[in-house]
Amino acid sequence: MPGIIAPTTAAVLTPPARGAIATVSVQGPEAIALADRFFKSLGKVGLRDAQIGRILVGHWQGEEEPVGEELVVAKLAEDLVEVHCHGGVQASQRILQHLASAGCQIESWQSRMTSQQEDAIVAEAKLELPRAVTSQAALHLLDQAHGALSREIVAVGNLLDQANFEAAEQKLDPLLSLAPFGKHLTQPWLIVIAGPPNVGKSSLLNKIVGYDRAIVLDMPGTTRDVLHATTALDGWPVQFSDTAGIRISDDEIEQAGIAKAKAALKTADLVIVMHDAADLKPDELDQSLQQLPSALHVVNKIDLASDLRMPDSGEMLATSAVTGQGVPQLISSIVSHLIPCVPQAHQPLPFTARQVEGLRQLHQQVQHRQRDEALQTIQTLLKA
Ligand SMILES: Nc1nc2c(ncn2[C@@H]2O[C@H](COP(=O)(O)OP(=O)(O)OP(=O)(O)O)[C@@H](O)[C@H]2O)c(=O)[nH]1
Ligand SMILES: [Mg+2]
Repeated sequence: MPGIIAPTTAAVLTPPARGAIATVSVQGPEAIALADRFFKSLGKVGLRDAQIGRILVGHWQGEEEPVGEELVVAKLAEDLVEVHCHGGVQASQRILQHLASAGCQIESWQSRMTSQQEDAIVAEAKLELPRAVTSQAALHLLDQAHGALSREIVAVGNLLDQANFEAAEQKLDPLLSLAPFGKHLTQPWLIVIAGPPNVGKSSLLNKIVGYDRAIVLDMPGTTRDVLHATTALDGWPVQFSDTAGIRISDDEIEQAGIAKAKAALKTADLVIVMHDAADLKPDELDQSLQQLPSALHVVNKIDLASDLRMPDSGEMLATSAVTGQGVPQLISSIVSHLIPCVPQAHQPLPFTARQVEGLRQLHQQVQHRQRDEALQTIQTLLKA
């Protein structure tokens, strides 16, 4: 029976956008031969004779083309070549066309990433890594790309082999408790700023993000639509939504804005409710604290209130969106509300809905002492 020969494939590894350099990876038994058809080295050594690890400068020239593009080729293995051409879409597409015309299969970077992995979780981490928007988030994903979660799940499997269900459960509990955190390695936490008109919601947003994202006016009802601004707090990705001041209004546009503000509250990971220090009504404050106990309550404009008396009940912060007083404390409070316990470096954690679903199922099976089913779930979780 003839052996199965792996095809030679090419994939663009860089994003299809403006950039200085684009990288085309050619992999498979014919990688060197295929690249060598189009690459003319400027030095004495060609691609076929170059040692592994050599980087060669030369021209990439299609068979019918009089002039080729000057570029760099790296011979990374006997079956792996990287072509570093000019950035943007056209230069890399031209190289792919040449390779395809010579019989090379073209694949996406995602399929290249996943086809190389033995383990589905490691593959998922590599796919999610480019979507990490802060370096803190990227570091945690990198840990999972290096196998932190996969190893932990394998360890659960080993415990199940020994019928040690209690220890397996103890390993699964912290993993599941980190599921809400893991989701935010690629999606920002959503924070909604709400409160009555004119209390300084837009001013606070501008102060936190550091530029004039929202219009600020001394006129109640200024913000109508929900405005978003993305930033990082302590290295964690967050998206703030500034909303229309909530009040009874006859204005149709304002009413629509208020309806949007109320809808935004439902999707928030954290709500900041603002109050005006210069117009503080103890009854309204108490009511607000009771109605939204999990929200962060902020009394703003403290620069205008000389004898401010804060209520005894509930957590309350004091800020001035004009002078910046209290804003660093507010930021610390936001971070500790969103991430009460920051995972340590190299800590295993799930970061996709598929993983969380699989871990929940596994947890139940372990609780019900269903060893065979649990081992099957582990296989599915890790299967590439
Ligand atoms: N002195 C002082 N003025 C503030 C402070 N925060 C906001 N203001 C002023 O209060 C007015 C209203 O501020 P905005 O940020 O537009 O208030 P808002 O809550 O977004 O108002 P709406 O969009 O109408 O709901 C503006 O004149 C701001 O300059 C503060 O901390 N101190
Ligand atoms: Mg506003």
